[in-house]
Amino acid sequence: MSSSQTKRPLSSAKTGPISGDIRVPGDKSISHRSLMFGGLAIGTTKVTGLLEGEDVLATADAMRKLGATVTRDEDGTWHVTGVGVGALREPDSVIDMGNAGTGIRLMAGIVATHPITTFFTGDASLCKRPMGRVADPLSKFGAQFITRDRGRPPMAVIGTDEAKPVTYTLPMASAQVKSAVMLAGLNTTGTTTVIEPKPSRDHTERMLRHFGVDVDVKVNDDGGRTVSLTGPVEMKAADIVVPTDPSSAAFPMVAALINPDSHVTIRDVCLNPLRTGLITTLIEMGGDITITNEREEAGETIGDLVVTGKNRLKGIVVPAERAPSMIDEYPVLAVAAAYAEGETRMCDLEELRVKESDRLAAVAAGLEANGVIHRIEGDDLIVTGGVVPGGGMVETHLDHRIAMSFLVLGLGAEKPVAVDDANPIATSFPNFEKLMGEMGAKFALHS
Ligand SMILES: O=C(O)C1=C[C@@H](OP(=O)(O)O)[C@@H](O)[C@H](O)C1
Ligand SMILES: C=C(OP(=O)(O)O)C(=O)O
Repeated sequence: MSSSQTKRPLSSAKTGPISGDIRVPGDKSISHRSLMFGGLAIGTTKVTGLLEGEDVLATADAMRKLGATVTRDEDGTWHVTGVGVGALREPDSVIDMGNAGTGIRLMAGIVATHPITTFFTGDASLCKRPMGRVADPLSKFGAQFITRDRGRPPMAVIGTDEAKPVTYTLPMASAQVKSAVMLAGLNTTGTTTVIEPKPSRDHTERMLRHFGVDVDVKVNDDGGRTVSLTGPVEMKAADIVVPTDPSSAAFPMVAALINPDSHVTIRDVCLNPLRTGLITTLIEMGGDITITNEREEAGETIGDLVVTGKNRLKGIVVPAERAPSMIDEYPVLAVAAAYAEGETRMCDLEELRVKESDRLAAVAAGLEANGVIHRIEGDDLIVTGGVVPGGGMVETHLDHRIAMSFLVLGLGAEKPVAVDDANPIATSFPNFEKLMGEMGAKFALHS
């Protein structure tokens, strides 16, 4: 996202049933990693189904600046020719990671154990996000970090060529921090270990194996995991077919569930068990969701989702331990809860405060503006469902998920719902308006 871009207000209005057979864009987590790992491997990696959103394009540029060759064919196939672990070159200009937390934090891990200095910056949202969570463990390898404003980007990473292996227990459930440490371990002599008390998405572990790295994963007695690898490693190019993104599928899924008589099929969705918390939750709420055509590709489970609006949703308690498997889906779950019968309690959402916006505050403000009864108790969000009055304007704070969630809220509301800026949607779901519009969603530019 360019922070200087003019805002684009957009509104959505009650649509009635939506229907379609669609593919949402490629998974963002897998797309970032395919470019990063392709750039570290020996040989050329072919990537199909890459998410061509701004976050991932920023990673493509970053890998080019570090020496990888990254190209795109006219048919949308990407090719990444890597330089090999340990052989990244020092970039000759600042790397702008835009809006992408995953991009900057994983890249920090990669460059931390190369003997180069890298300068990162980002948009106004990224420059408010905490980098201490990666700088702390990466400093233990011997890298040095200089950040502005108490650990926020811009950030300089002075990498080390004498990295010492690290054993690190994550203080929060975060796949980004886990991944940053594992990626620093790739060019470190010895065994790097991450202990995660609550399992978070494991695309790094799965994809590293796909590139020939021996990654050891143990399930601990408390349900957490211990992940380790021994470096320095050599990675071999390996083609990637990117499944579609469950975090993007969440929007048409909820739109179908809140509009009776809707019928939507969403194809080739990544169904990694550490990403399916929202599907589990919506089914518990009574949502009619069927998984078909389940299969394995490049180390990931993929399937099609068939969603209808035939059942009215019911409020439930969403347990804290489910949060890592649906961390980006809470804003749109709050929208589903606004239409459900009774109260939905979403527990322990502290991590939402450090996303592209403070999502707990942004969701509460959006619900407030549209007459939805809700309250925050500690880090829990409680929403009481019913008829949604709508009619409010929602501030998106450069946060794509806030923009898309509240546009979905408007699809069933009594009065249109407006968001002050639809531009951030391009970071993760560039064809959101077109795809949803083709299924019957009503969007209009808002003056
Ligand atoms: O590793 C990843 O690809 C991601 C991890 C999550 O962040 P945290 O690690 O901060 O939970 C998630 O919110 C983000 O969208 C993608
Ligand atoms: C939190 C998100 O992404 P990131 O941390 O990569 O900016 C997201 O996409 O919801």
